Amino acid sequence: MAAQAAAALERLRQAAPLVHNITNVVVANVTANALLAAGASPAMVQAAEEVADFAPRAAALVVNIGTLSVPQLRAMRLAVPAARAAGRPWVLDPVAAGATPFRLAAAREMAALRPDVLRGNASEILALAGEDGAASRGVDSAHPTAAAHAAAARLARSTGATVAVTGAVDHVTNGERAVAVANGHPLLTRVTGMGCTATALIGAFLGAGLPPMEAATAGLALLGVAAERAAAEARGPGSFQVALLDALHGLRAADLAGAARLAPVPAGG
Ligand SMILES: Nc1ncnc2c1ncn2[C@@H]1O[C@H](COP(=O)(O)OP(=O)(O)O)[C@@H](O)[C@H]1O
Ligand SMILES: Cc1ncsc1CCOP(=O)(O)O
Ligand SMILES: [Mg+2]
Repeated sequence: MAAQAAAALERLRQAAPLVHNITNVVVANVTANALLAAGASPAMVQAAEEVADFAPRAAALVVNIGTLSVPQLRAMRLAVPAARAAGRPWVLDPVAAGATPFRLAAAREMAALRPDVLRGNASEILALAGEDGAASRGVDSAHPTAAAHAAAARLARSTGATVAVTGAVDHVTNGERAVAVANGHPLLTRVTGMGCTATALIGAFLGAGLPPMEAATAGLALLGVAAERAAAEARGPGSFQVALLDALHGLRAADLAGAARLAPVPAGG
């Protein structure tokens, strides 16, 4: 499985896919830089007047509701069908889905538009799956990933998406099979936008032509292994953020093959 992730990284670097992002104002710069460092080409394009024209020109679309507004939701409603009509894959990040009724309704509406991959933390996946008491306080998870395994499998089956639940150990499932990604570092939780970065990297692998399970697994392995390398030389969150870009840039396919900790696990649910 690690060899598969390494081959995916080679493919990403060869393809250098153009990734269309409709994302939140907190992380736009962070995720654009991560995409560039990994070998993709980011474009943040979110005006309702142009997204339907732009989406087919990109290799993949990333939709992120982190700082959702009515105009941005309008743009998402135009971009997703345009990407799909052109055969472009897309990935959804339901940031803080359970925090307010507006977000939850928007996240559910987007999830029903059949994303290829849906990536969230455990609280977000639980909220989307309609689990009681799952509403989180904000963008950070209040649950361990294992608490959302069954919900992820159900969500995968009901939406047709590959669902990735991230946390200390990531869990990627299409409802029938599942893979655990045991890479990463706690410093990833001390810098904003790292979940959004995971989602954007998955978008890059989708844009490089990888199927959803492989794209999600490779994206999470790449971020996790790069984070381990960055943490080894960081003094705290600030230097970690800079070192992470360097690691995403410098990581070779062979490095990923040697360091990715991927294993099949029960799909659950
Ligand atoms: N405790 C942890 N140890 C190692 N890696 C982690 C930990 N928590 C999260 N990560 C990693 O951080 C990245 C972002 O995931 P997460 O924090 O769940 O997203 P979000 O920022 O959306 O809540 C993922 O690559 C995940 O594997
Ligand atoms: C802090 C914050 N507030 C709204 S969106 C956002 C960024 C969330 O990014 P991530 O989920 O990747 O930590
Ligand atoms: Mg998030």
